[in-house]
Amino acid sequence: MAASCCAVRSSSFSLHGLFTSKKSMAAVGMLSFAPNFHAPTSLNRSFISLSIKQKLPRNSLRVRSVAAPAEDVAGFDDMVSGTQRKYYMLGGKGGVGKTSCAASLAVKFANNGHPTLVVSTDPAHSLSDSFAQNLTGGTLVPVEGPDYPLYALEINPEKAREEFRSATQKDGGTGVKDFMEGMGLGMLVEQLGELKLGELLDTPPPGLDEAIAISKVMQFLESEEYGMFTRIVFDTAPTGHTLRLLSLPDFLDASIGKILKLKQKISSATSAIKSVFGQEVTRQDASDKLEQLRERMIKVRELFRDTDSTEFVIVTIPTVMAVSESSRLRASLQKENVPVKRLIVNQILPPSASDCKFCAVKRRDQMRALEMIQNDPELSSLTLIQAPLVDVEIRGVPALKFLGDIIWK
Ligand SMILES: Nc1ncnc2c1ncn2[C@@H]1O[C@H](COP(=O)(O)OP(=O)(O)OP(=O)(O)O)[C@@H](O)[C@H]1O
Repeated sequence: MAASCCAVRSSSFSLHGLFTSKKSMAAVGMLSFAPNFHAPTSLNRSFISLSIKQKLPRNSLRVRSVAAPAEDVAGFDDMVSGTQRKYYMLGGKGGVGKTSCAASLAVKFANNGHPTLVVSTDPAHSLSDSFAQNLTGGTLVPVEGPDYPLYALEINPEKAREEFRSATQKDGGTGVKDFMEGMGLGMLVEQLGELKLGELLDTPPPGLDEAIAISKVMQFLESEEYGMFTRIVFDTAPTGHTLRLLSLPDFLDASIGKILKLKQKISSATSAIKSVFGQEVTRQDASDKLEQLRERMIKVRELFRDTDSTEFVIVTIPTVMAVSESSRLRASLQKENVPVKRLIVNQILPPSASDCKFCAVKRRDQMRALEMIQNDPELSSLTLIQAPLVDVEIRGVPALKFLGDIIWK
């Protein structure tokens, strides 16, 4: 953007100056924002909304407030209320700010008294980048900075595949069963029988990463280790991978159902034959274990669909392509009965006294995209949260708190 335009850009969205000064944290609470960016007081909001109307270039699209004032848009009060565990999944097109928004929500929950876990199911993790702390390793890692315990977990399908592969090399592959048992997927091995799983992992079938992520989710539901968390925030992978993850429980439930039916037929046939020859009936434990897996998959599917405890927040940016993908994502989530209430439109150009040519065109495109949202049957019913483009990368807890105070009001 040309220097002149940027020079007059309101300092409200300048993170840069803020974090070079010593009083940076104190200042974070005193910044004023453009309307709909959750101005902290009505006075700020009316002043700024007046200035916005005068300042946008004449030929820009009609600037209609596309969101109610902050206080009743994000509805953070109901997100933070109660101690019954809630799950928030943030997802959307690649590069729109899913990790930044998820991490800022996790910081906000922790600063509001919730022991919180932020989980990345995206094989291309960026939580460590976002928190500017090393959170890798595939285990729970404490995040320094927030008032209440905040832990991060980067589900590492590659690490899980590695462990799996070495298990297949161990004593002729029997190690695979213990490994998969550990993830609650042991009975799958029994069904795969002689299949050389190690080779299978060299070219893992689509969905294996999601199966590993799902088995992690099952542990959240069942194991003591995760019992303390009252908020779990998922930073999910870009759209396609996440839709596979959400549809996997259904797929596994259906396919396990078919295996069980087939086993039933085979075992009743074999037991009929064996009873004629007076031999014992076939062992039931493989089917029982498959049944267990099926029940766990149903639990995960129910978790994803539980309107009281789970919500999927779509994150997008104000471009036609990103809005179109968000509309398709919302339609797919609706098909999976996954609850969606909120849409974050991230990286919106902040108000400016006068736009250079580049910014004027950019702003016009953004307005067009925002208009698209208002007219989109999938997106128009969602509460729309606007997040401004700030002038430095969102890295580290103070910056995440700053972004969180704008978005999650
Ligand atoms: N409102 C914002 N203002 C300025 N920079 C932002 C904003 N939101 C996100 N960013 C920056 O944009 C880049 C991408 O953000 P982020 O990693 O959160 O996106 P993502 O959707 O998780 O990406 P990926 O799909 O690659 O995982 C990061 O450098 C981040 O700091």
